[in-house]
Amino acid sequence: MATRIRPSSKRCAVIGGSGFLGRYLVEQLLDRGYSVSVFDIRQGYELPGVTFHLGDLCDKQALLAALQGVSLVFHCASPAPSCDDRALFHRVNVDGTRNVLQTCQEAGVQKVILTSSASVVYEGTDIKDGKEDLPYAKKPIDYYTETKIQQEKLVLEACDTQKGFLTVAIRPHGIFGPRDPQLVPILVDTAKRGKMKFIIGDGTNLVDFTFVENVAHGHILAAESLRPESPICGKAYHITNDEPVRFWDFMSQILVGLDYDPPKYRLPYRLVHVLAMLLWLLVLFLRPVLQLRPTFTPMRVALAGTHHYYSCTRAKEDLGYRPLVSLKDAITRTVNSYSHLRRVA
Ligand SMILES: NC(=O)C1=CN([C@@H]2O[C@H](COP(=O)(O)OP(=O)(O)OC[C@H]3O[C@@H](n4cnc5c(N)ncnc54)[C@H](O)[C@@H]3O)[C@@H](O)[C@H]2O)C=CC1
Ligand SMILES: CC(C)=CCC[C@@H](C)[C@H]1CC[C@H]2C3=C(CC[C@]12C)[C@@]1(C)CCC(=O)C[C@@H]1CC3
Repeated sequence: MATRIRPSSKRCAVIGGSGFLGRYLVEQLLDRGYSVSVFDIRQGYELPGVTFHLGDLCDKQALLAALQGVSLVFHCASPAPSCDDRALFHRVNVDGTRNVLQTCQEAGVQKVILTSSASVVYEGTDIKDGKEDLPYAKKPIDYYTETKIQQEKLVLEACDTQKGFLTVAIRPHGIFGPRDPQLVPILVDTAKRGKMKFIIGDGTNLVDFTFVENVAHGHILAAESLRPESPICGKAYHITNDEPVRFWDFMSQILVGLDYDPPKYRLPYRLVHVLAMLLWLLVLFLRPVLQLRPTFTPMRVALAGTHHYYSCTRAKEDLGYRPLVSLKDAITRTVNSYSHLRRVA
């Protein structure tokens, strides 16, 4: 039998550490003196002081080897929301997370910090200043969210202060920043295809967009506050920029910053939503013969036309959380980092 290395409180692992958020988490952990192992299906970068373990989080043996001597695990791996593969989401986010929890317990890990999502309570209708005690969505907006709900429940239910196995879930919303492979690239691509001309709804709906460094900071505060006697055990925490912004103002600021025209024509929300539903039904009907990926899905229209912003009071009170970077500075830094996507005259 292999000998178990004694866990050290400054040795941690980041599952999904090659990803967008994971890398920021790794960088902040290194700055705070942790030694970091990354477990991921791919190696996204090289960084002095980081050991990479390549493997699938569903593979117990691979994960067990990577968790030797680790006392703290951050789990921020997930298939991308856009992949739309129900079986994959279930395998990784639900079965895989069950494996992560069991393997952590076997390896002697004491703390698990899950990256959940604020969208676990979102059903496509307005949420204003939503608190963590809102019920989970009965009709989640997509397969990704459906499995993020199951994942969060598994992680929070596994918290056992008697056994010294402590868990907490961080629920970020609309993460953005330099190196993000999703939000700005999708937006610029949509603008280049001439599809960013319209504002869905009256343009006043407020949304949280959260700078990635603030999200990473929230995770580390949670890890450092997690002790058997602390009130945070087994709880979920919203981490936002605490500055809800009009969805369409945020999109326009990024677009204008990169020299694209902002959207200016208004379309009624209900009309666009119904059209997106009809288009979606058509896509489903044609799926056996034709694979279409429309820009306007009902889910995207809902995200673009409803309020969805969340209170982070609980994180402020229990974790001492405050955003490190304001929304204004975050947008400037993000725009400056995407100079390669700037419009060419
Ligand atoms: N980006 C956003 O706006 C939000 C993200 N989240 C959550 O934050 C977390 C991180 O998201 P991002 O950094 O944006 O995503 P990302 O796609 O950049 O990073 C995810 C990482 O997980 C890895 N991964 C995927 N399947 C794996 C598997 N089977 N085994 C091991 N590694 C695997 C990927 O290779 C990738 O490096 C995810 O859990 C996501 O659900 C939550 C709310 C908003
Ligand atoms: C706050 C939050 C949950 C953000 C998530 C990020 C993405 C879901 C958005 C990033 C770019 C957005 C976008 C649209 C929908 C939502 C995003 C994909 C549209 C497709 C909405 C309809 C349009 O007019 C075009 C938009 C392009 C950008």
